[in-house]
Amino acid sequence: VQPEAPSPVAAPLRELPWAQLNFLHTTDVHGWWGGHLQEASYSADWGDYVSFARHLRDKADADGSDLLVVDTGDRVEGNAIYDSSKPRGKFTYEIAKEQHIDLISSGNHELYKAETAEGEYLHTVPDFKGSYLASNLDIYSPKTGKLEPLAPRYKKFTTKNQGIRILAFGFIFDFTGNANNTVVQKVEDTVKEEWFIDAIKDKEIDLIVVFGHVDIRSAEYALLFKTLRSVQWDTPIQFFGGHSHIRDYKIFDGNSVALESGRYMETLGFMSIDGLSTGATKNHGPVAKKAEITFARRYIDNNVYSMHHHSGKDIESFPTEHGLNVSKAIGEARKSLDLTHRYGCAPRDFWVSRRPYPHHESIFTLIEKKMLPQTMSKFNRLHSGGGALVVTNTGAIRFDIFKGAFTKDTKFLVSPFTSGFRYIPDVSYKAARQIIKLLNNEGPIALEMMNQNTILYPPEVHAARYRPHLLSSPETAYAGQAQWQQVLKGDGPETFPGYTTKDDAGTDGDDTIHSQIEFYSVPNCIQSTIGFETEDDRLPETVDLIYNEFIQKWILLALEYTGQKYTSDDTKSWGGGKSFTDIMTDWVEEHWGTKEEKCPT
Ligand SMILES: O=c1ccn([C@@H]2O[C@H](COP(=O)(O)O)[C@@H](O)[C@H]2O)c(=O)[nH]1
Repeated sequence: VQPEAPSPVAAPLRELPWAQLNFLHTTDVHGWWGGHLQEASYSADWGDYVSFARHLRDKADADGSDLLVVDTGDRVEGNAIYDSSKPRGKFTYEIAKEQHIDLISSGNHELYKAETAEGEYLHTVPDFKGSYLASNLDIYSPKTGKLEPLAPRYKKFTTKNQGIRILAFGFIFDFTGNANNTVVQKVEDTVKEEWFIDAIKDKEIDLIVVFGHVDIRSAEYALLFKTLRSVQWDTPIQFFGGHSHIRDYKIFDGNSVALESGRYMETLGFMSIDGLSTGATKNHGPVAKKAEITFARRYIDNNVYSMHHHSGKDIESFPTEHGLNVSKAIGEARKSLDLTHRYGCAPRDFWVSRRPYPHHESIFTLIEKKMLPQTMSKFNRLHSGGGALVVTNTGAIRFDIFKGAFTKDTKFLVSPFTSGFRYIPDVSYKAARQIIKLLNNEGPIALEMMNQNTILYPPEVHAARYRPHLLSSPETAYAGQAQWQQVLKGDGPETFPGYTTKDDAGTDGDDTIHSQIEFYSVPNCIQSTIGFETEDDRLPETVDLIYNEFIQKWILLALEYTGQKYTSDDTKSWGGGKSFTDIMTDWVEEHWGTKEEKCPT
């Protein structure tokens, strides 16, 4: 753990369902190598995870079972360790590679920018040679300029102790927002490729593992399941997914399941399978598949209280020398980036989705009503004389603000992306005011976003489209507390708020028994009005339409639906390329800045 991490709180725990083959799974780490330094439940760091995996591997070796470690992408963007270093990612590759990962793939965040994809090619792929798979992802090699698979398409391997013969594929969803140095092949086209058709004919296998940066309830995984089943009618198939930032488990059929393990190093997914056939090993001949295959899952809260318990270690015996060195390297990286530098003190918590929107404790209400108007009314040239509308997407805001110190760390956790603002001057107000509605309604733009597999709101909100139980309704706010989980009462430790996952296997997946936290939906975009009152009779004829450049194509499309044809040539950079990250930080210094040594509690 990092020295400033809060100590985990004792809580009632469920055991790991250890079996013949076991997996540890991370996804959507987004650079949170240092763990959560304001939340005790997720306060373990990548070094602790290195120690934990070592102990579980030793346990597997001792009892003759196997353990495989999987990561399904989006390791970058979302944390100051990645986003504030120059070059971005300076420390990330060195930290990530310290974990022994058996199966690893790319997410969409590895591909948004050309240089990030090159980082994969030059660092992560060679660092995880033999483990990195790219079944539907190519890159124009920075060395030769030629298009080539980012990594091998698939691999077949045999587990160390049991001799389980595994055929593995590593996918990414049908992502369309990648920079032009990579090519993501749609899954529906990949399954028609000769190499894929040949690979899945192999009968000398005991298990197929499909892992990737893909929502486990997506069309892509449904198609892969159907295609595999049409050739391998009863071979067990284990899917690992990601991208939607949630804990989830899907049962495809009696021999096939899928696990998704959350986000931001909050969750270590544990998966186990019993009853698999095996090839011969030095200890035994081939073993036949049992009549019934048993699958089990557990979502481990990423803290050392859970890790000590599940590894059978204590504070003294848990940290390995390797793990300690990794934690030290993370600490040194954090120090060199000066991440504890304080810009101000947040007077209370502001939530991405733990409060309805609008709400005085919603981060979006804070941005819409205060941060953007108070900053932009000062800077904006207000070209049209009548004011401006500013539109930004909610998905650009990645994390909550907690009461207390707002540091360099906080700045990048909340707003890691580099996009600046652009504007179109003199847009008819009648048209401009339609934009927010068009972007947020279930109309033609939502349909087009769906076709392009694009979202503008947080991935957790998107996940709820297929899992409505994830979100509470603002009308019944706080009424549904703990509706799924039996809260334990008795002599043991008390429960406290945290994940209470409901998945295809029920409500007993989380290792830590929590009371429920409510989450609410938020729209695609929010809008601030600058320089005039919408309730006023004297509304402007024209306004400057300012927007986050990341959503430019959707702004132009929405304008087209209002009958106003603009192209990117009509747009201009606003504020000399100042990003929302900068705007927010300046606002925090001005409004929450204090000379006090400590933030008030
Ligand atoms: O530069 C960017 C990149 C992404 N976004 C938004 O992030 C989410 C998607 O996040 P995942 O972690 O890939 O699920 C989505 O809302 C994007 O629109 C962004 O705003 N800016």
